[in-house]
Amino acid sequence: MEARAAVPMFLPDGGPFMTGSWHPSNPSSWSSFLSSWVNRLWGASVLSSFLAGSPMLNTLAILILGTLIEAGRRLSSWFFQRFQLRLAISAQFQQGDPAYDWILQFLTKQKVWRLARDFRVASKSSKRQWGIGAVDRGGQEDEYVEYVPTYNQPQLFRWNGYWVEASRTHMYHPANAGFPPGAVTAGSSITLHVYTWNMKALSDLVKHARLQYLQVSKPHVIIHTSDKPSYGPGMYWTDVKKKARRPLNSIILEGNTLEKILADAREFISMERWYNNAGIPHRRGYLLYGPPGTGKSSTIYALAGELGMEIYSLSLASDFVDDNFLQKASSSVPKNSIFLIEDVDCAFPSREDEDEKDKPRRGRRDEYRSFVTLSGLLNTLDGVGSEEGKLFFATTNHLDRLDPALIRPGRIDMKVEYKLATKGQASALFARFYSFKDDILPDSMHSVDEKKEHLTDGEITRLANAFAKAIPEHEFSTAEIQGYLLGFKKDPEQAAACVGEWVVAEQKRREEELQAEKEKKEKVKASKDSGQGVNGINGIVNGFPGPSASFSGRPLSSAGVAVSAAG
Ligand SMILES: Nc1ncnc2c1ncn2[C@@H]1O[C@H](COP(=O)(O)OP(=O)(O)OP(=O)(O)O)[C@@H](O)[C@H]1O
Repeated sequence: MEARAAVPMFLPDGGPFMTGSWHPSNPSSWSSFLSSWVNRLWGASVLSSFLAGSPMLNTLAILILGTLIEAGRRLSSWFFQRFQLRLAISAQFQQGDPAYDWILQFLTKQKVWRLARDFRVASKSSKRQWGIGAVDRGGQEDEYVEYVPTYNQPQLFRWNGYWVEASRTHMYHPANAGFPPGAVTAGSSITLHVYTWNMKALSDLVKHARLQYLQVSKPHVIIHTSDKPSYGPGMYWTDVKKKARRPLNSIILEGNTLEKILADAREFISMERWYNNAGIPHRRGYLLYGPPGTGKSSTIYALAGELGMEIYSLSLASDFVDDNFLQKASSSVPKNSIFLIEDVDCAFPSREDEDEKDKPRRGRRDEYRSFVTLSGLLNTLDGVGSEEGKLFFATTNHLDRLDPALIRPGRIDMKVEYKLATKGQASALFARFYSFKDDILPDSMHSVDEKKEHLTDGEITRLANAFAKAIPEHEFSTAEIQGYLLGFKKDPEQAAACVGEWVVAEQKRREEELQAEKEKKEKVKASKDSGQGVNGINGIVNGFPGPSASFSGRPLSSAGVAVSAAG
């Protein structure tokens, strides 16, 4: 059936519409329509009769109609914008700012995604996403993927009695600006229009979003890192991960070290006004130093969870981090957060680098392990960005490599030494390791052979003491001991029985390693003296056997892998 156009009411009199012969697909209908309007508007009957029936008129008619439609569209959009400006409060949230995450998560909680038609599918990982899990036929959420709405289309929803419109836009930077490959040059922003005159509605919404965000992220510690050079506004922290919050009592340190750091941080946070009145920058620096695997990073993650702070962690060894980047990234760390620099000694040349000073170099990376200079680091620590209630943490395995200027009070206010495990730590680690109940272990570990009756607390203490007796004081890191225990997850008795053998095997492996290292150095020295290249020597050195990989049939390598995974 053919559709006939309705007769517009605004026609002054008869004309082609009224005749019943008019049809939109008929070009002569349009020319008659136009000429009748020209007639009525300007009384130009001569022009009208000249144009009538002319092919030019058809083109002109379409042109004028198109222009009218476009003008109408622009006019209505102009009116809509005025209406929005008058009747709505607008707010923009830029990626890189914490408020952006609050709003993104708020939109997810509001189920605004129900209206979205555009999703980014991401596999679930420790990376933070504010998406929804796909639901399978049984009504269960898929554990592996998450659908993150892109909000590219404006979405209208109701919140607290207000109409709110949310849209997300991408901010691109000029592609030809000569940015290095992989550089972050774009970010997103979310714009909210709250249809009200009441400004309080917006602040209530933001406050609500923030509280909701804190609630949702409570069981986690959020860690922001920087893994790419960034040229977008506020886009220094390009990667976000969430880690399960670690209970403080899972960190086993000597004495009450952890409690001391926590009490100090709490006091600092509560004394903002005092700092301001005294004219002292409200910042506090902590340096945790000691051998690898003794719990420095774990301490910081546990503290962050306890204090409800997010961590902004930067590695000075990254090749895009220079003084300028460090300064900007540091000043974009929000208040009430932890700014962490791990392995801070990377900023300075090591002794080996110093020894190599006079040799010709291929490039700047050979000269220093970082592009950050001591003065750049000191400026950052003293600068505006380091104020405002932030905690600064630095870790190092080499205290002796740090310049005294870096660790003077005011920059580093508390230094904490971490040592290799004592017998007390070994025993506490053992007891904690085996105090978990069966029900939190996966079914696969409940096999008939492995299944043991629960040991009583007294028995665990007895085994823990026997275990600790075999561990020499200050010789193994907590991580190494944990790695060993991971080989006996369900077998505390065996763990206690075999530990002596493990200690002997480890000591032997270390001796061999030391010997290999010594021989390598001697060969390098000999080759230097005889003027030979180092390459030939490398071949020989690489031929040395690696660390002995097992003892008593239990692979040490599996323990090693487990250590890194356990963090
Ligand atoms: N004191 C400790 N208490 C409990 N677990 C520990 C302790 N020390 C190390 N671990 C465990 O060992 C692993 C590595 O620890 P962590 O990364 O905190 O050590 P680190 O001192 O920061 O090492 P690095 O100097 O190499 O960064 C983690 O899985 C952690 O659980």
